[in-house]
Amino acid sequence: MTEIADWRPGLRLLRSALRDTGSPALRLAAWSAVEAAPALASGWVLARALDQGFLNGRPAMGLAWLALLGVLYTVRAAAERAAFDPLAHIVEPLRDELVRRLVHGTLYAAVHRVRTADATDVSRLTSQVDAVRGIVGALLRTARPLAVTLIAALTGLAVLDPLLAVVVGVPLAAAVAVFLVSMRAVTRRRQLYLAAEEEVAAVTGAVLAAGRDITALGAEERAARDVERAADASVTATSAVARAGAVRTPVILLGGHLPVLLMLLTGPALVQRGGMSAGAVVGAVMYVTMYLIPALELMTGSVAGYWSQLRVLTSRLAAASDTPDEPGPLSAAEEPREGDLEVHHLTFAYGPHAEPVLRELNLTVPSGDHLAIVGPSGIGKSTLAALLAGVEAPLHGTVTMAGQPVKAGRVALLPQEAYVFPGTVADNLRYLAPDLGTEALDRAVEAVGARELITRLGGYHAEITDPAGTLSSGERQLIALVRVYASPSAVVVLDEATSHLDMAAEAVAETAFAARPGALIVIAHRLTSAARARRVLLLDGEHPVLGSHTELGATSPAYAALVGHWTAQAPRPAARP
Ligand SMILES: Nc1ncnc2c1ncn2[C@@H]1O[C@H](COP(=O)(O)OP(=O)(O)OP(=O)(O)O)[C@@H](O)[C@H]1O
Repeated sequence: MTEIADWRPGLRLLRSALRDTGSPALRLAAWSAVEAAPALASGWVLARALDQGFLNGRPAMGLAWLALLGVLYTVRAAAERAAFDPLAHIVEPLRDELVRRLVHGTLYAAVHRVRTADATDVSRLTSQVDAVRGIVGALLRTARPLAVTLIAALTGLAVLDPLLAVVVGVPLAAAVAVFLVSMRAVTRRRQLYLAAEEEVAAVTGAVLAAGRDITALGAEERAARDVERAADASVTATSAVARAGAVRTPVILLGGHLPVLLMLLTGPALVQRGGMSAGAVVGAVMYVTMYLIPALELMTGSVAGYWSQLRVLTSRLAAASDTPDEPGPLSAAEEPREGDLEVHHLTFAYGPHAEPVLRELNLTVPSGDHLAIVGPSGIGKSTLAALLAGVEAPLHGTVTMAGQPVKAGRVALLPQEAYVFPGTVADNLRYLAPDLGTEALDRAVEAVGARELITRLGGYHAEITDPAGTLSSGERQLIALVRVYASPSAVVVLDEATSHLDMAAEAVAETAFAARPGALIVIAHRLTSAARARRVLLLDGEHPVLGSHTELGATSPAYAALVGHWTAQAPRPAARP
């Protein structure tokens, strides 16, 4: 089951995404103060209406006071309407900012760690951003008036009669304290509940997807048990949330109804002794019943719900928009560090009991090298690429550069699926080198052979609004190639990153990378890619072989077979009619 998320990164994300909303926040605060007018004055006005008007034989005076109350409610309605504008100016930019950070985080992960930018992940996260926007909006619409109402009603009560303010204030403070303490448990249980719900969905989804295999293996009972276990856990978590929520009733009784009872019990005696007017007692009861009890109900009900949902959602978004502090998009000012990429006794398996994909591999890729890695499908080429880039960690052995374990950023890994995000062409190209000048960018574009594409897109400042819809896979690859070419990474690993380019375009790009300072490693899927490289590493079973294309062609039957396979697959010239 999912661990309880730490709320602090989520809070930090929210706070920094709301950083530039100072001016609408001030306007919202001002309208809130106006909205609070009836909550501040109503009990006091009602007391005047009774004491000076209705109980004093002057109903006209009483009605005049009540008319004032009517005016205050009208003012509140106008203020509530006016508050929508600053509220929108807080909530809408929040959405944009969160989406921006999310895309940044996802792109970072895609470029540096090959946590593939799965479209469903992105759309799930985007809908979570929408949910956060909705919840922040709802909180600003409910929790904000709630807070001002509480303050205004207590202030009004204190002005009306300080003694009554104490009679109301003490149980109210105790109730709020009990509620805040219980909130922790409620939020925790809500998180467990959400995790349990997700577990049910995951287990059920997996069982349904594997229906045929489960039947074939006769594992129906076990699958049913798994689903049942997840469902039981979800039922337990749901009851726990319900039990934790039960604290709501005693909180409202303590903070709202007990003060009314106390006032009704002590009020008549106080009035008789002349210490307090009847109007003041009725006014105080009005403050409590019209404002404080509804505020408590709101606080313990929907506001608490919004709050815990916000905590859960923002901690997830914080994790997805995370970009590590340390390599960051490398600055163009940093020179590529010269140095050999060294692989010593590298062994790697996907899981503790899995058969190793790579075993005891040794390899040195000197700066300036151009190495092609070839081998049959599934032999471990992509796995080795990920290990060389520091995206996967060795099970045994080391991958080092200049004596240090490799880390993402120093070695750039470009996978087959190129990620282009909505934004300008320049944003996309400069992603790994934000400070890169236009001339250097021009050189990268020319070298990789992307000039025609950039011109067709409308230049560096052109917006790409729908990358998946408007760019072909090959065009996305070209953009990603320029991005990595322009980066300061000392070693570039192209893992089928030119697979959607035609042979001529692939040759231009690979030649450019080979001439770029540093080393180039290409996972080759065509004969031409291997033939261009200075050296070829053939992964084939237990014994990888290293040599030039010509050497391997002459000495390795496995390589000769692979070359034969590639040649058979290569496009033939069209037959003459
Ligand atoms: N994430 C993973 N979890 C478990 N096994 C994996 C994972 N990724 C790859 N493998 C397995 O590791 C082996 C090597 O895979 P890898 O993708 O590195 O091969 P490859 O040579 O790049 O193949 P191809 O040429 O088809 O892309 C394969 O048997 C593959 O099924």
